[in-house]
Amino acid sequence: MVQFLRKGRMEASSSIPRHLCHLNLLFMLISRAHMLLHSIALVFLIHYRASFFFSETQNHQIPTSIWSLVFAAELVLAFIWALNQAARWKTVTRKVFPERLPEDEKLPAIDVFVCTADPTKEPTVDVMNTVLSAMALDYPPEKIHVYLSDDGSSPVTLFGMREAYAFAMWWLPFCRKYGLKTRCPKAYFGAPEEEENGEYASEKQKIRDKYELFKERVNKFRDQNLGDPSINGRSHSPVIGVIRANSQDDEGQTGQLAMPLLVYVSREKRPSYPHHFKAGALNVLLRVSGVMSNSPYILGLDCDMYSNDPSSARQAMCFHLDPKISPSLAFVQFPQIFRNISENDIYDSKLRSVFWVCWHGMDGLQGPLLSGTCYYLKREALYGKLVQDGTYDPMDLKAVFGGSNEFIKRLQQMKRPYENRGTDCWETSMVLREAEDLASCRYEDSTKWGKEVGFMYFSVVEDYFTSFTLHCKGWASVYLNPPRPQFLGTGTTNLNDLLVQGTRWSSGLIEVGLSRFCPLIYGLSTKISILEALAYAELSLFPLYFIPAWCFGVIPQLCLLHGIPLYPKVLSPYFLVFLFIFLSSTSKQVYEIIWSGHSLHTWVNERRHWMIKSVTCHMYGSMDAIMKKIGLREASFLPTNKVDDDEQTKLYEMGLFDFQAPAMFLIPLVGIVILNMFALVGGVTRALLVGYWEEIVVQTFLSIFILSVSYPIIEGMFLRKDKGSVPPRITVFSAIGVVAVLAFWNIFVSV
Ligand SMILES: O=c1ccn([C@@H]2O[C@H](COP(=O)(O)OP(=O)(O)O[C@H]3O[C@H](CO)[C@@H](O)[C@H](O)[C@H]3O)[C@@H](O)[C@H]2O)c(=O)[nH]1
Ligand SMILES: [Mn+2]
Repeated sequence: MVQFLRKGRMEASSSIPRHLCHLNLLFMLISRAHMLLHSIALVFLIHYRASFFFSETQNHQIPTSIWSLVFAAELVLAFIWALNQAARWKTVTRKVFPERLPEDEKLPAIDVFVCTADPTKEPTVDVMNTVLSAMALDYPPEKIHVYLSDDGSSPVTLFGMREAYAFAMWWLPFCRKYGLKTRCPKAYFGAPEEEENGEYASEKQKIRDKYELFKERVNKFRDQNLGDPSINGRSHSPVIGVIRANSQDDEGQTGQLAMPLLVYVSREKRPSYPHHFKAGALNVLLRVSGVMSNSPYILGLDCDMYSNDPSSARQAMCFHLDPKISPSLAFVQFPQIFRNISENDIYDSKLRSVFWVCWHGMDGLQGPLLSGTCYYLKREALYGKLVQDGTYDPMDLKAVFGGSNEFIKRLQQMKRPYENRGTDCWETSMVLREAEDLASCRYEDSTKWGKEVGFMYFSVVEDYFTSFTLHCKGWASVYLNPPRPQFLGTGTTNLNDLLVQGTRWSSGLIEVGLSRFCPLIYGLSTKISILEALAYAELSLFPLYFIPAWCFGVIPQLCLLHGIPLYPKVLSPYFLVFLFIFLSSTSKQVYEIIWSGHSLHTWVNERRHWMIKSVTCHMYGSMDAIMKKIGLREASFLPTNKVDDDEQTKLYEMGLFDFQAPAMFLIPLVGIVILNMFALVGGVTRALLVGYWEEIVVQTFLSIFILSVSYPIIEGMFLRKDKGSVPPRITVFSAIGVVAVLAFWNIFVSV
């Protein structure tokens, strides 16, 4: 009878869905209506601009070159807007039912990849917190294998891992026993205390002491060894080690409970070999884990992205184990949510439009992008066609994957995903030696790693480009954004980090957009859907925003000073077109902000940072990509700083911009502000004297708008005296620059 019941339940559970997809109908209708109206308005605008060239009574007051420039800027903006609509065509949200998954024995194994690169920028204790949170996932521990890639090859990290493992032997049983939701120890012990007593409270205290001790030991070792000159992050041999219990004492703690496998991987690096940054590190992890645990699924995490909810693995499996979608499903992506962003988010670092709108929109097409972290990826998807087709000829496989027999053997077993790791096979020294070979520089010579298989090397935004190639091969992905953040990371909270990161992203993205892989062209001949390709194209081309941003920040203002009108007269029909375009884009943005549950304040931040980033990182990123293309520069990946700096944090919490950033970032920002001030004062004075208003209303408004959006910069220039204010020399330099531009402009207009 019992058996019968159980059988009945299992049959039922396989027929009821483990996930649901909800179409956001209202959002879709509003978006499509907006697309229609906005496009019609754009057609009128284009007509207005274009008719200038054909009109008999051409306004000779306006130089054709200036008109063309403004027109070009508007066209670029309209083009990117149009591409952007693809990700708003069909927006969905998803829900999962992990309780409907099969029993634990049937769950597939998971390899967790954590990457760290620089122990000075990435505090060891924080990296270990990420590792610990991953080890503590609510999943059968024998099916979790955590690999940490250490690109800095630092003994501090290795020491940290040993200590973390010892602490995990206390931490994991404690998490399981009390079913903790927050399994990142730093977050758990950092949360506000509630009144607790009894066994739980005393055990919590005991574990807290262990955690403090762990922290202390790691930090002490770090202080003693961090600056060690014998460690060279750029040149070192491979080091691979399986981390084990330090002592019998710790071993006793877990009793019969299994512990996840924990492996330290530091690949070989030599200055003469390109190491391809994070993508290179991930490919080494793919190979090393390939000969150790070879799990069919991979959880990718940045070293600062800890697991904030132990159920993410089960949630992801709701999709991966669905026979209907699984065969073509490459990965399940969760959003990147940041733990350290203040209420007013002055640097707009939460990436709202990406994680709250675009990814949901792409999910309605062929799926969201891989976002570098917080994803559950199917290993097979990265192994390309040969493995997918089940080619077992070792010679063919070696031509693609390199000469390791052990690795090839495991590839041939790929089609049997539920197989567990061979008992203790990863312990033999033979496997470790093989792994070191797989982690050596020359292993990838004349193989297809980074080109056809694994994470792609073509661009520094390896996540973007890798998922683009996956979608081109016909793979799909899904996006899951549940109410409780499954992962939490460190967002950028100062201007310098924000702009350095933004420059890297712009450079990597536009590099793809301007190459033969441009999604608009390359996408056509592959299996990617048209709308999905357009959404990818938008992401690879949006750095071109620097063109309209510079034009709108400079040209109308220079013209205003000289009384040259660039826009229609107030209340003329074409004026209404411009007014409509402004209102339509603004109200759509505001609608999306509210729809995604954010406050109106976000709008100001987003507008502000659109300008700030466009005139700095988008421009520098584009220049960087072009210089790389013509061979003047090499690719680079400066990891983002993750160390909390007290003084910076204080400014951030107070909502004040920190202008301690290189002059190359500050001068464009300050220069545009000064120019707009000049233009506003000069232009309005002139209008008062000459007595025309109607033609310059739009230009005057534009300057007022730019200046009000730039308020923090003005404040930093004139009203603040603290360390984070705009250095006076920057203001002086920028002013000199503006005067030079004005002088040049005078000559240009008078000839
Ligand atoms: O040579 C390198 C450089 C970086 N990393 C690691 O890559 C991760 C991401 O680097 P981070 O400095 O945090 O850059 P972000 O700009 O914050 O990262 C975003 O952008 C990257 C692409 O530029 C993606 O890979 C990331 O997942 C995404 O979070 C970190 O764990 C680093 O340790 C390496 O392993 N090797
Ligand atoms: Mn990061």
